[in-house]
Amino acid sequence: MTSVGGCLPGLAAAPAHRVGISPEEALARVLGRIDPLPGHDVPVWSALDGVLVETVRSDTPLPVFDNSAMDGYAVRSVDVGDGRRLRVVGDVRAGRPAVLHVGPGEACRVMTGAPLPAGADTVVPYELTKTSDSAGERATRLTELPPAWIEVDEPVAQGRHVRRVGEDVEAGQVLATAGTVVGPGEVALFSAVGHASVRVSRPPVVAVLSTGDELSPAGDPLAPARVHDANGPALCALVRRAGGIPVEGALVPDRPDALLERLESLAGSVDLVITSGGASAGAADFVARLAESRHEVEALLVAMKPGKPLVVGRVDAPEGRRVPLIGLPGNPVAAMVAFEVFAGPAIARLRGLRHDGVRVVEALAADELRATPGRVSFTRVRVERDDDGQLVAGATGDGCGHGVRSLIGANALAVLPPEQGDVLPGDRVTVRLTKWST
Ligand SMILES: Nc1nc2c(c(=O)[nH]1)N[C@H]1C(S)=C(S)[C@@H](COP(=O)(O)OP(=O)(O)OC[C@H]3O[C@@H](n4cnc5c(N)ncnc54)[C@H](O)[C@@H]3O)O[C@H]1N2
Ligand code: MOO
Repeated sequence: MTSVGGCLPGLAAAPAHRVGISPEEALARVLGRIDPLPGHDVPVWSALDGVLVETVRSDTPLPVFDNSAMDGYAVRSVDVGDGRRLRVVGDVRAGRPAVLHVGPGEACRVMTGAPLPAGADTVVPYELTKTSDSAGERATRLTELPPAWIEVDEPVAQGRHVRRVGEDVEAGQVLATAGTVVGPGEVALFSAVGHASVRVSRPPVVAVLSTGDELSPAGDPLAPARVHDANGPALCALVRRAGGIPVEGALVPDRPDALLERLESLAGSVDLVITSGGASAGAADFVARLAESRHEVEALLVAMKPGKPLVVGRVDAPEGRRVPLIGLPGNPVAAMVAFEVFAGPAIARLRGLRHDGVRVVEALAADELRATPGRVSFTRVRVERDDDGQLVAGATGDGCGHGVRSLIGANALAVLPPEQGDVLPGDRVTVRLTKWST
């Protein structure tokens, strides 16, 4: 910590925190300052993991035309089943128009995906046929040229193995609504109906700033009383997991002018600024003191553990933009938990996601989990299925409140409400799944 003799204009000497805010209320204050980003058109497969900003419809039916689902013969179903000999009038391959007509007592060889010839209503797979080329036995393969005739001695239901126009997708049908994340399935569907591009929100660019005089970049030798910056890299990783593009800012010293200068210059080029450290009431906690600056910022003490101090607001960029700011606490575990509860949903909102992505399940506690009266406790756990298929949540690390080792293997947070006592092994517990560990 650097001792500061006085504050620059616009930064008061002591932060005024709003106390006793519930996590839900704090989240509402975060989200209330965030607007979804506009969309842009991108080639369909490049839209992977993007979020649709508008409803996608199909202009065409799927299939586009009646076609065969099998390699075989297009027939009139009334003509098959009794072994009657049918004259093969032609051969239609996928990609070729069917110019032929199938009349009574006739068949037309068709390949999978070929248009169904007029007159036919059913396709008989070649495996069910005896042909002029199969020496009285059922055919085991297709010959290069179609046979002169076929016989089918078992009935085939009318319409069998015909893919009807529009049976998959109707023209005008909604394929996906705004807020949907584009996955490989959507890429396949949109491409099948002929969309070359879709409109998705651009991924949010998120600046990550670590504040504190005690910080040195990992890799640098540590001077006395210094620690390596864990939050910068960790928060960048979380931003990426949340679908944002992280921009790792330089370490910011505990000096209000340095913090303001850094924030204001970043605000012109990013969609969200996330800081860590300096969020509580220490003498050098200048992120919290932004509440007294010209920027619209408030410092909160949230009733949760870890993750009590939180700074929420917007920074005015010189050219008139206002960029949301989320100031997370400095303790690495607190920063990660607060990211999960506040910054992850904020990024989801910037992306225009329909859901905030929060997934909650019930599990059996494998270990004792300590509650904190009056605060929501978020405890790192690993959730796995036991041999009986039951979800079980075990504490990670040694249970030490701020130990970063507890992050290894943690794939969820046990959520203990403020009024709840300690959880004992075998108790049911609500867990919120994270993407921290696989
Ligand atoms: N008197 C009180 N002191 C503290 C309170 C309180 O209510 N009353 N709250 C505690 C809680 S809870 C937390 S969490 C911390 C958070 O405070 P800050 O957000 O101001 O964080 P700092 O003081 O800057 O740092 C706290 C701790 O974390 C280390 N740190 C910070 N940044 C990083 C980083 N990028 N990488 C690794 N480690 C980091 C820092 O060195 C400190 O040890 O305040 C408590 N105090
Ligand atoms: O609540 Mo602090 O945020 O304990 O780590």
